[in-house]
Amino acid sequence: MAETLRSRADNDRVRVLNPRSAARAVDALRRGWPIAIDGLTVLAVETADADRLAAFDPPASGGVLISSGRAVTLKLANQLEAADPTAPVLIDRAPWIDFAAATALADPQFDLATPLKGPFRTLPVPHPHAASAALRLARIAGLLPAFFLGTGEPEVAITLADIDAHEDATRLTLATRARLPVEGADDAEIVAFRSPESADEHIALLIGQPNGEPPLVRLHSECLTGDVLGSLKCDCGPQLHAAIRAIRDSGWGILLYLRQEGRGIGLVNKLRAYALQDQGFDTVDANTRLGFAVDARDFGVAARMLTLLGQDRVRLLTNNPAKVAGLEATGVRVIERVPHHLPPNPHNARYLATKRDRTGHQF
Ligand SMILES: Nc1nc2c(ncn2[C@@H]2O[C@H](COP(=O)(O)OP(=O)(O)OP(=O)(O)O)[C@@H](O)[C@H]2O)c(=O)[nH]1
Ligand SMILES: [Zn+2]
Repeated sequence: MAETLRSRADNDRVRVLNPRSAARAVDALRRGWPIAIDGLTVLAVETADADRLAAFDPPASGGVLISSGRAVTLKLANQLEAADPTAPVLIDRAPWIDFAAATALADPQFDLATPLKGPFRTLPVPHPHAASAALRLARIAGLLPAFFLGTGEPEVAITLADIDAHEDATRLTLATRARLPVEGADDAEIVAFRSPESADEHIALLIGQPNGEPPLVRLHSECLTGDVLGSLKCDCGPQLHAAIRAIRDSGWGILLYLRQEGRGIGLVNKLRAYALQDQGFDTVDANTRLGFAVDARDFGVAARMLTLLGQDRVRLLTNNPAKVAGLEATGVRVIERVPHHLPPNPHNARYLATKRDRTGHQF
């Protein structure tokens, strides 16, 4: 008996400390199951339904957690408080806030179609660190950053440290490499990287032959719409192909294809941002109105890949000073920034102007 109890306790400890549990928590959130983060039990609004909510928070008094970027639109936080749009804001779950009302609260896409009723009342956030961690995990899971708080049995219990481990670039290793002739560089080699935490495999394309000079490097963040479908809304597709040619013409270099769709908010949330852009908001405001940072990417992963490839000094092909700073902060010297500007089209002209005017891109 004592033995059984001890092994159960051991199992629980393993479960809590196991870094894989951040991936299990992501899975649970996407399936609409409750999770606990540092003792705060939450259910994602996006994947809940009325029955799950009733089982999770029977007295309907647990509150709804959203991010301050969203709260500003709802006039529940001021611009100053939303300097960090991902900071947590807790809304009192008044009796009329049922599942449908909470969905409208969480998702700004429906603001025009279904104006919110209110009034809403904010409450002090009981565990701010756990609440921030929950919002961060929603971004990692590609879900809207909004949760019910409640008392239902959590499927997985994790800690902030588990989420840190999930995003820890030092856990990335080189998995395999092969020759890959591509349009514009028929002598290229592809190198794949993976971490134990995530199914997203980053890749590097090595172009040309090392010549003793620092490589010309491009950090390309995944953009399914631009890279694969030829979207004209952004400049990703043309930038991808022009980068391969520029690297080839420079003698040698590396293109990193980073699985950071939508500047790190995931495909579905990027498409939600596009829906807000259809309503007139620019790329910056669309992200913050959804409750995300303008740019949620961590370029530490790119630095780690370059380090694994033996490169600690690079020339960087970018218009974005944040990429230069991101690499420098994690130990890769950027000896030169090489502009990577392509002609606008009628569909992306405003997007490019917003990058120039609001996110510090240098054109
Ligand atoms: N959230 C969001 N992501 C977008 C939008 N448009 C493009 N993206 C994403 O932005 C990323 C592309 O950015 P990059 O090509 O790295 O460009 P950048 O940061 O502007 O920097 P440089 O091109 O290097 O100057 C991809 O992950 C796209 O999916 C948008 O309107 N909203
Ligand atoms: Zn794009």
